Amino acid sequence: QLPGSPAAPRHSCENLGQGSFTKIYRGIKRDQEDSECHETEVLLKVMDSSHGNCSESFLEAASIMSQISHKHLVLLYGVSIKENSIMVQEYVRFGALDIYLKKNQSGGKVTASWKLEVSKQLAYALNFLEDKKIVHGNVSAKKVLLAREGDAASGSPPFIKLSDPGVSLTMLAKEMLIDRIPWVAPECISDPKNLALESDKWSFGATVWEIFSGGTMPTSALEPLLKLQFYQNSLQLPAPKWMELANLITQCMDYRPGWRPSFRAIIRDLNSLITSDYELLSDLSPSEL
Ligand SMILES: Nc1cnc(-c2cc(N)nc3[nH]ccc23)cn1
Repeated sequence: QLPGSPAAPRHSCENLGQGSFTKIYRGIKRDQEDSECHETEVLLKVMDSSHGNCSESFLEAASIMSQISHKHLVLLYGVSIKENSIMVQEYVRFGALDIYLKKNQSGGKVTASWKLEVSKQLAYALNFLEDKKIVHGNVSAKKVLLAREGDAASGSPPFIKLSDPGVSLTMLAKEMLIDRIPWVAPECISDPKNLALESDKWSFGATVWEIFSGGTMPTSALEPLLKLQFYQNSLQLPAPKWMELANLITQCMDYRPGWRPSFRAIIRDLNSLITSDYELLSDLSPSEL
């Protein structure tokens, strides 16, 4: 039984879809604090029982996440290890960033400064993990959760939380690793045991590229063999027009792990990027200015 979970759990979970090895539900956690009953919205990640051996890795990730807390890391309430492994984490209202970006490409909500703020917050979360020598291993916009949309008009910034990495990539079959190109670092494709802090920097670069390109990765449509050739030929993602941003992404996505910048340096570079949201005006015709 999860601490604070109802003695006789009533099935009030809404199915939200699934991850690689999990089914995801939205639920309610009820706490009996002395007299009043307190309800919290939670997300339940239920490990498919068929992947028994991965549940160890699933719980390993959960235990690491439960030992640390940071405002830009998703909060873990607990795990249940009965018939299925279940992870209970805070419910983050607007969900995964890749889907949010695809839905909000146009409409002026997602400006350059909005994207820059989200990138900075992701860098803060990863800098916190780097300082603790904790490797995430699965950084992508799919794992960035949006807690607040922010509002350009009132100047309130968005707020993100980095989700748990899920089953470690060292447990994945080769084709699943290839499917994660270009988020997974090249050294992890040749040998997943190369997964290290530097790998998160590569994935961060790919995620920033994804954030600034509206959530679509050009390699996603490629067959696995062509994805693999992207790395074999040491290719880079097409540079965004914003040169300073392109330089940062290229530095993160260096094929030599040791050459990638620390997250402290990445944060410094992000803070030196100046954006005016007037690029929206450049899309307008002169008559609309
Ligand atoms: N820790 C988390 C993770 N995902 C959500 C979430 C939010 C939402 N609006 N739609 C979703 N659809 C699937 C998941 C999800 C919430 N909290």
